[in-house]
Amino acid sequence: MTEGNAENVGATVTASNEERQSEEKSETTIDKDQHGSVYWQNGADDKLRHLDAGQFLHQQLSTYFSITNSPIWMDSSTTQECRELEKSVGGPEELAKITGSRGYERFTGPQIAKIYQTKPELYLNTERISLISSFLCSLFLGKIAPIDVSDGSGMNLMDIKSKTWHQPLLNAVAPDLAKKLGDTVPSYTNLGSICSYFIDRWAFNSECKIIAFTGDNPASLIGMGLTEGWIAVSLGTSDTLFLWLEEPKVVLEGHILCNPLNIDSYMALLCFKNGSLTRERIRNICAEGSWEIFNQLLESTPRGNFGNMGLYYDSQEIIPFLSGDYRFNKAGGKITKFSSLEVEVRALVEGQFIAKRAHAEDIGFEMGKNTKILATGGGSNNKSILQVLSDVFNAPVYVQDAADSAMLGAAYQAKHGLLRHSQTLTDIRLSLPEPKLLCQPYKDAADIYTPMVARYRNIINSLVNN
Ligand SMILES: Nc1ncnc2c1ncn2[C@@H]1O[C@H](COP(=O)(O)OP(=O)(O)O)[C@@H](O)[C@H]1O
Ligand SMILES: O=C(CO)[C@@H](O)[C@H](O)COP(=O)(O)O
Repeated sequence: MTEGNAENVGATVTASNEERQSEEKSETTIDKDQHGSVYWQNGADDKLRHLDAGQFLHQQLSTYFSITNSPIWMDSSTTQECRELEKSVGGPEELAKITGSRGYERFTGPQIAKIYQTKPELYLNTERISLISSFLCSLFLGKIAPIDVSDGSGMNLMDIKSKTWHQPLLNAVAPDLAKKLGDTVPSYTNLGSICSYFIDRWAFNSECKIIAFTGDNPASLIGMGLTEGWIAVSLGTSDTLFLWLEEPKVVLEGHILCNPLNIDSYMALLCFKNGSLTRERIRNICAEGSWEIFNQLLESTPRGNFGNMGLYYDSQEIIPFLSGDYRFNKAGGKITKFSSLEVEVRALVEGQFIAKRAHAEDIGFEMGKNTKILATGGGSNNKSILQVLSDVFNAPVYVQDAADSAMLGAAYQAKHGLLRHSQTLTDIRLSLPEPKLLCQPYKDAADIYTPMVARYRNIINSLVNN
């Protein structure tokens, strides 16, 4: 992966060595980062069907790809392709109506358009295009696997209502794209048996079925078992917010994805690129690289941070489209440095959660007295950070025993895909303990943070417009 400029790619072959997997004796599925794409060379499907169990997978795979550096979700180099895609259907709102999102740089459609425009010969030498999830699925299946509708709705190419590719959008991106993408499937589809490579080389049970693989956020939705009133906040490399939706909405900031569990339902997703890595940067600068010291600093400052506010974007942020660090004092003046490390740490954490609340409200999420937050991801191990989340949203924060909800969701989806004709997901999830209440908002939280959310909106408006 290259950081520092806007282009982010990952080597395709190494990706196959680092997957997280939820494997049971009789069914397997995996969740992976969304939006990244993998380009299979002409003839790759046939080669996949004849994997040699006597050789390492990565050695055999090294010649299967037309493009060796796959674009990943952190890429933000396709602004021009996004605008062109929006224009092709009549504007951003139209694109959002069809696909659930206006044009987003990391989404796969604009990424494919860029590849076609900059490397047409490589595109033409591509037999099929997979998402990272369906790429990994293909390895286990021993042939190129279909894209599931939930991960497929993160591409700016699929009609989220019909769950099929939108031909005018495909035409706007590149020729012959429908053939290269293949048909989509519901996310819980049982795709058949595991291929002989894994049986012969790794002693997988030959009865093991492969359930369609999906993205990490749809998998998290499953793992968290969200119901009405709950909002999920995942504090991973990216920070994401998501909730179950019965009906699709049209949102210009954020995404509506197809639901991985119910083909007629949807999920709303907001993704903030600068999550844990930005928290790590400020921890390293202010707290000697220690979360313990970071938490002491955070807890030694009052809610509202004496009126100071900070916004920190190490990489080009998705919402809002900004980069760099911004610090503001009580009077609203832009400053270059805060007076203490404590203030810096609180400005970072408050700023991150104020942004989440503002943008969640923008997509229509209404905070009420029954709102509950379920936190997950690596950052949810930190109670001091979760207390700020609770205060900013003025809602209780719960956690699950297993903080890695995406992996848990993949495991439940595997079982659901196999048993869904005889058992409901609720039956399947019965063994999962109830989420635990970890933080309650302080009484003054709403009075402090509601005005700060309004202030955040003003700051963002002025930064974006300038
Ligand atoms: N105690 C902690 N406090 C704050 N952040 C933490 C803590 N433990 C882990 N993290 C963060 O969690 C991140 C990894 O989260 P994870 O959900 O595994 O990431 P990914 O989204 O890549 O799957 C790390 O970048 C790390 O900074
Ligand atoms: O782009 C998005 C969602 O739209 C990201 O959430 C990626 O799906 C990967 O996130 P991490 O798991 O690395 O945080």
